[in-house]
Amino acid sequence: MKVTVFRKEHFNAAHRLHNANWSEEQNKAVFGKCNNPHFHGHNYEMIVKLRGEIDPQTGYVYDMKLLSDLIKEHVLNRFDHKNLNLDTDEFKELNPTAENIAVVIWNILREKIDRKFELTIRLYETERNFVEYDGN
Ligand SMILES: Nc1nc2c(c(=O)[nH]1)N=C([C@H](O)[C@H](O)COP(=O)(O)OP(=O)(O)OP(=O)(O)O)CN2
Ligand SMILES: [Zn+2]
Repeated sequence: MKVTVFRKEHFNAAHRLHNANWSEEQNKAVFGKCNNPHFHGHNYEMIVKLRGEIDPQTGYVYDMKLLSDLIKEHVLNRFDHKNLNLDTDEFKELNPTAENIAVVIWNILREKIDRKFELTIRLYETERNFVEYDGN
């Protein structure tokens, strides 16, 4: 019997959507206001979803405190209150779209969480725009 647990976290970050291989005109045409050279910010909401068996000893699928600590140490400390383009190694070359941020976060957490748990990251960039990545 598998049960899914969710941990919701948030971080604030600035970014600029830009493709260095394109002209300024093409960047403006594709990314519009998100290509603002002076960057802009989002209050990202992130839901980390883990699916697995309930441990009969603890009654937990996964200790939420442990999950929260992992997210804080490896994701929030890295991205919260950062300019994703300028302050992080992950997005120096990679466009910090919601899709790419979700994949980066999934890869970071996948290394820290036992493979017996299925991992999904849902990332809200705005209240209305959100993406999900489960490694497939
Ligand atoms: N597929 C994607 N499309 C867009 C992304 C993205 O990451 N993936 N990102 C953006 C921009 O970052 C932009 O800042 C999003 O903001 P905005 O368009 O203002 O979003 P809202 O939900 O607030 O917009 P409303 O239309 O006013 O609801 C753009 N596209
Ligand atoms: Zn944006």
